[in-house]
Amino acid sequence: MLPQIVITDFIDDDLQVERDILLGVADVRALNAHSESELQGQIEQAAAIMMYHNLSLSAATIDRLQDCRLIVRCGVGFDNVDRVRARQRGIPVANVPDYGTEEVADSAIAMALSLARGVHFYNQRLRHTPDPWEYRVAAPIHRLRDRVFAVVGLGRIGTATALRAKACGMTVRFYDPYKPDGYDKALGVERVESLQTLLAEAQILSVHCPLTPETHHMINAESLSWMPRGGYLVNTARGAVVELGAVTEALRSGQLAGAAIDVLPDEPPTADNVLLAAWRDPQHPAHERLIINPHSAFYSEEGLIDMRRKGSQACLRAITGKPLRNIVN
Ligand SMILES: NC(=O)C1=CN([C@@H]2O[C@H](COP(=O)(O)OP(=O)(O)OC[C@H]3O[C@@H](n4cnc5c(N)ncnc54)[C@H](O)[C@@H]3O)[C@@H](O)[C@H]2O)C=CC1
Ligand SMILES: O=C(O)C(=O)CO
Repeated sequence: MLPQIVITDFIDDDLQVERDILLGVADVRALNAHSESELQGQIEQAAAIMMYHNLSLSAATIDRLQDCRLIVRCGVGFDNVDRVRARQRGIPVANVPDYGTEEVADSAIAMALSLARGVHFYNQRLRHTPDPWEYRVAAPIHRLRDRVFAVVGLGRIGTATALRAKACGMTVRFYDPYKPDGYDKALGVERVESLQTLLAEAQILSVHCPLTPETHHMINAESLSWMPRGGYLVNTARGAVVELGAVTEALRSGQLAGAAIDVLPDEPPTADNVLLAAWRDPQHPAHERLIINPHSAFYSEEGLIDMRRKGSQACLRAITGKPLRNIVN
């Protein structure tokens, strides 16, 4: 019997990419589950698991695995896997860190430019206001050159976004306590030593750190108050890095002139999501100043194929006893 590779979520089309790599060596099963409870009875015999961002693998689910040699998070962020439990159970967890860096950076800069140039705002006004042919209706628009573009987390995506912001003539500063010295010099960006210093001059803030206990709600009412009034927030990292109530309030008060949010703390969001409520309500000041995307910053057809191919290759290495890569636990 061939070892089983179970794909828990996300892939709902043909399994061509996976089968091309695993044909003859593994029995590939796609569950396309929408909740963790649907995995019960389906994953126990898996020799390797491929998972995306739509589900979490909690300790209870990991405890069901009887002979699993690898869990691959097909994607960068591995905050939805209980890595500690996996380590206790002796199951390595790997991610796929390099399938969509450019896509996320392109999305972040597209969102930043859409906010800062009023593209989204004007489009909304034109659609909904009877006599909207007026360019000075948004928050004042400023020349991008020499604006301060602030990056939290200068990793792969933060770096790619910083380079794009520099190409627009912006001054890029970053806060990343784990980045070794010297990197900033090579990139031509300025390091600052605290989040508060970064935000004190940030006209556009772009978040690119992972979700960890340290970064959970790092962008909150207090940290938003450190920014100059009328700034913009872009979050393509993880929803829970940002406190949504604080963003909604900052948009209402004008502390933020706009926000673009690709990721929410609960995905898909529940009906009572405070930011979605503001975004839907034409009377709310945030209505025209808010861009919300459905966790799509990573998406391109090419990136998806890379992600699936690299995830499948990681499983192949696990079941054929080759050295594993990109282990995160
Ligand atoms: N919206 C989307 O579709 C996607 C979102 N992501 C998110 O983007 C995040 C970043 O991805 P990469 O750049 O590839 O990861 P990376 O690991 O290359 O970079 C993350 C950077 O954040 C820094 N960091 C860690 N803790 C920090 C803290 N407390 N304060 C400031 N910086 C901190 C790290 O030192 C590192 O340089 C992922 O963790 C993931 O959550 C990634 C891919 C797609
Ligand atoms: O790669 C990631 O971390 C994503 O958010 C997309 O799955």
